[in-house]
Amino acid sequence: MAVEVEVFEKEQLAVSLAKYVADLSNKFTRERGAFTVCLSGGSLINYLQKLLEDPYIDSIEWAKWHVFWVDERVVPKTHDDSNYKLAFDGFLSKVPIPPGNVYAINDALSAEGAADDYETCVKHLVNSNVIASSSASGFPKFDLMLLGMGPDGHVASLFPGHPLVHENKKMGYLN
Ligand SMILES: O=C(O)[C@H](O)[C@@H](O)[C@H](O)[C@H](O)COP(=O)(O)O
Repeated sequence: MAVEVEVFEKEQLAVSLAKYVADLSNKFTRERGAFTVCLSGGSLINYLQKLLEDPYIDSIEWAKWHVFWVDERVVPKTHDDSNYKLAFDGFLSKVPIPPGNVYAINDALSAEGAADDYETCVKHLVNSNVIASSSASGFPKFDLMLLGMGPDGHVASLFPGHPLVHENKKMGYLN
């Protein structure tokens, strides 16, 4: 599989990312009637700010967006460590995505309970075709996953060398 890598300066990254996300949003809302996006934490939300400006803010079909998290900390949604709070304060509260299309973890559950609950939610959305899935594995195929990488090479909460890197059955897990 050919992989394309582009390198940007910070400001240019925000501009290019906004166009890339808007183009994908148009494509998937037209083709599937939904656009499924996974967010991470870290600096990502800052880089999404251009989507809140012209020409994107009024042209994107926000009502068709469905938002998920690749990783989340088991803290209340109001906690400063919450990736949901980070995204809500900096982005989601400023765009008209229906609240029912924003799939935060259930912070009333234990860590295990929240991971299982998230997996059940994702499976339900795969079964109802909101999330596309791989015909080979049945696994969800999100339209866009926006990931950051930490200095140690971790992506989401998957750390290099950790056994969870090899997990290939569960969709929601604890770390
Ligand atoms: O919850 C988190 O901390 C993130 O999901 C994490 O995986 C992040 O994306 C990377 O650490 C990169 O962070 P920066 O974008 O801040 O470099």
